[in-house]
Amino acid sequence: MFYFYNFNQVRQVTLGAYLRRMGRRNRNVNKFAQRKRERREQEKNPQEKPVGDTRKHYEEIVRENAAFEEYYKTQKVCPEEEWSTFMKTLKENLPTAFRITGSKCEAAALMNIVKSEYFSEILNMKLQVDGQNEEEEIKPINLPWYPGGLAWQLRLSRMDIRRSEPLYKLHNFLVAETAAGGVSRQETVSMIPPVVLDVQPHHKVLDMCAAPGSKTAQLIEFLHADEDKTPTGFVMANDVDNSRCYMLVHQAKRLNSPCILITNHDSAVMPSLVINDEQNPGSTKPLKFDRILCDVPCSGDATLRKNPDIWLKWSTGNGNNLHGIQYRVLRRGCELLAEGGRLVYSTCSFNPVENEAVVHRLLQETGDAVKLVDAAPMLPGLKFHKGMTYWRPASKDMVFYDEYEDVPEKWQTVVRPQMFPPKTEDLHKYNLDKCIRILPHHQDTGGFFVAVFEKVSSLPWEKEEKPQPQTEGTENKADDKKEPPKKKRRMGGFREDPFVFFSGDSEDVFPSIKEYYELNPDFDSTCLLTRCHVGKKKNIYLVSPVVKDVVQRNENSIKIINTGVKTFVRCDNKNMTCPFRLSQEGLQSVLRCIGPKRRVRILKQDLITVLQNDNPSNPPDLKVFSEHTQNLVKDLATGSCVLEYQDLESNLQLTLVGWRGVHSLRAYTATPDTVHYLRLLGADYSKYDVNKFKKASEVPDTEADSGVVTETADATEPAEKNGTTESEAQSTSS
Ligand SMILES: C[S@@+](CC[C@H](N)C(=O)[O-])C[C@H]1O[C@@H](n2cnc3c(N)ncnc32)[C@H](O)[C@@H]1O
Repeated sequence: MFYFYNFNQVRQVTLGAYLRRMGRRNRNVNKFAQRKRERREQEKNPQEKPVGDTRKHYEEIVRENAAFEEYYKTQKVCPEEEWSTFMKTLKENLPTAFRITGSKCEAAALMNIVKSEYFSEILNMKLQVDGQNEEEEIKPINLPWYPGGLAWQLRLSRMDIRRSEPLYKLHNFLVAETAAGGVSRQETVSMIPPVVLDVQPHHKVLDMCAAPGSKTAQLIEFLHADEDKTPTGFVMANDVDNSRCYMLVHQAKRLNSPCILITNHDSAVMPSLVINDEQNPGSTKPLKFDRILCDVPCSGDATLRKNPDIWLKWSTGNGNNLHGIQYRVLRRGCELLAEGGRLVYSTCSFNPVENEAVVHRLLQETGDAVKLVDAAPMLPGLKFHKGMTYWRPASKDMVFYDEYEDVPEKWQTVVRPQMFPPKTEDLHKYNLDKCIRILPHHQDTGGFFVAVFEKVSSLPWEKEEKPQPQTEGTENKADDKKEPPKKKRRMGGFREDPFVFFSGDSEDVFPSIKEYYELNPDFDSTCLLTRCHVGKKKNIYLVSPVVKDVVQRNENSIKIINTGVKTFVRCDNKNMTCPFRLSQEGLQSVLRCIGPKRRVRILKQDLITVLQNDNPSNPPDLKVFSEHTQNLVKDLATGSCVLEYQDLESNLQLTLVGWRGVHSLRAYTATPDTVHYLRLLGADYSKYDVNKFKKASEVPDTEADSGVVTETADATEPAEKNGTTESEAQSTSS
């Protein structure tokens, strides 16, 4: 699922990054080809909003479709007495929803700011309801079922934002904090699947259809629930679409996790992977996941509020055509799931053929090995309908069928036997009512379907497979034991740069890094990697031990697009004895291993001073800092350092990459992060904050909006004097 502005943000940034990788940045883009690409993309993912000019026509779309109404009335997707409310809500614009992310102390501080600075100004404000004369309050609603009370929804559409300055301020806050990773804008119902997946820090998690990655972001946040430790689990985020995988790279980059891998496969035929077998040192075992999210491609008709163009093209054919791939992805998910593991299947479609029919087919094929779980207790306060137990598949000509036998021959390849509901006498076997159906009028959201599965035992066809113990060097042969060795596949159209791990502490550049930052002896240098075999190492990335294991053992069988968080960046500065500076992205992951020599415990006012300096070639002179900070910095050798700040009263802790110059001290943060920290410190950040309300009222809507987003999200660290910047994309394709 995607959200209105953020989708465009992710897309634009990703396109920029893509072009950079292709070495074509700033050259003329073929607009015709670009539009064609976008149209193709839109056809593949109808639930997404197209970019560009098409958006402004949305207000003009007639939000009616007789076939849609007839189909869902026949299916009885909602009780008759709710039908008119259901239809009325479907025609209204979607409210805004967001959640606060980041470390616990930062999230608490940000939550206070949201309530005191932004919500207080709009609390008594009333806005005209779309297309009606009534006015309604914009009441921010805290979503009762979201863990930690971190998610909010408010009746505020895109058009509303331009109507008043406080609303625009809130919008700007959301955009800026999204870029800094402090906030994630995401449609309310789209937040549900990761919540019911119940991810713990030790879980191996697979997100099968992950792009653009709003749910992946949640999975990573849940994985990092214990901030004091690096999770022993990881998230593998996969998507079949290569260009959409870079949206995932962008998401992962925002969250700075060393525990994520991005892969590019058709998840219906996701390869079997192996992992180190801790019980059997030196051996591998099949990689089975503890948690799997199966947020499959769907017709997207439950996103009509956000994507009104679906009114124009809705047909029963869409759901019928998707049933097959949805089932195959789910079935492969169940195969990759560990016994006792949990899988969530979700769609943003109302259609039982894409929902309960897929669930029923899976349950039928897997017998007692897989069962549905009642996830309602994990969602206190959420209104929903139970899963349907009866529905009538239909052909494109809107003829409905009770049994497959009734389907005329010409439709038999489209309306398949597996799409039909269970017989009444078999209903008790499946518990389809444990599925969750959220309709738009339940709590003023989009619609959604969620089914939670638990794998009780191995699948019937898995029982027949005899697991073979594998030893080092025989990895990845599980699926092709009888076949001769295969040629190394060139997977997809792109070849990623390699993932080259450090061989150990003796790796050429490591001793100087270890000495300079006083890395403690248990820091595992073999978890560091670069993306080149030869030449000077430029950026050094860090992954967790389990991610290293997965990459090293499976690199030849899966196409890994990206992994690792940028931790050290080459900086051949003559004033620094080590050729690598720290990177803000990887700081949290490496912080606990850095010794006291390169740490500066800075006072609040001094931190504000470094953050308010927006001219990297003229950093604040040491003389402007407090005596306390001057004393701390006096004996600190020039170069990269950690700036630490702690407010004991509010328990706010901030850690930034800094640079001690010969006569100066500065922060080394990207603009969105700078604004984020100044905001948390209650300091003035106006020099980074253009009054876009005034600006926007002078320019057309689409321009103003995309301008805000692209600018903020694309912001990069200022150039260092030696020319190194933080902005280079990690992953390159050729
Ligand atoms: C509903 S979207 C996923 C939204 C995503 N989970 C999120 O929350 O941002 C479906 C995604 O599935 C991808 N997809 C379609 N067919 C696939 C397949 N066979 N294997 C893997 N991904 C697939 C599409 O490219 C699309 O990005």
